Amino acid sequence: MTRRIGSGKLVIATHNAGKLKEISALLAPYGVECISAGALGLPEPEETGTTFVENALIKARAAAQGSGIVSLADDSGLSVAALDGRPGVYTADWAERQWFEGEPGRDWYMAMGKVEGLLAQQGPDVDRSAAFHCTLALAWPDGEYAVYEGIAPGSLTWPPRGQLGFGYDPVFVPKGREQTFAEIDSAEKHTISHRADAFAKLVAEQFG
Ligand SMILES: O=c1nc[nH]c2c1ncn2[C@H]1C[C@H](O)[C@@H](COP(=O)(O)OP(=O)(O)OP(=O)(O)O)O1
Ligand SMILES: [Mg+2]
Repeated sequence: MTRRIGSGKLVIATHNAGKLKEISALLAPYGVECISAGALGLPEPEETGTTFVENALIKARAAAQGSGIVSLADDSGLSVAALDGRPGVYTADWAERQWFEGEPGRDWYMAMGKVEGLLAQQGPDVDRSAAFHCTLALAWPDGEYAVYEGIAPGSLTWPPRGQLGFGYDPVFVPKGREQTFAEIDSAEKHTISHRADAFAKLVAEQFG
């Protein structure tokens, strides 16, 4: 029997504003009091894992230990079939502006262009299928944890389209749709996304 969050406080162990907004919306019906890692001044741990599960656990455990409160982390990314699953766990890293001095920043347009450039090298008939993955990790301060995984299959389009969402949303067309995630409103994204898929499993076990 997995331990349950209950209706108390839950730290959302992310420093990504787009994710925080989506996670808060997905948890809104369940009466948990969400506090962000940023609001608590928790540092961003280094994501040294080589899998989504490892990185999600690193982030959830760091927040649980830093706050003393049960914490939820999301490690996610885009896996492109023709690129052998890249960028995968390095999806955020591909957007880092390494030549920038000082504050690190992310350039999503550059990152989407990098993916597209690698696909284009394989010619016009390249397989454009891709999938977003999301791993949610819950960690309690005493070391107990639970993991839930979700996936959203789809394909990549170019040029980017749409203003909604975050990250690589403007180039990702979920399976069975014509719009990109950045053209689909958030309520609908929450019925088909990788994050929604993982949350359905979390909700079934934690609040079912
Ligand atoms: O629904 C999504 N729509 C578009 N892009 C997405 C999505 N979900 C993940 N992604 C991309 C961007 C994100 O930056 C990266 C995950 O990297 P990841 O390390 O898990 O997140 P992050 O560094 O942005 O925030 P944090 O680690 O503080 O939770 O994959
Ligand atoms: Mg990260």
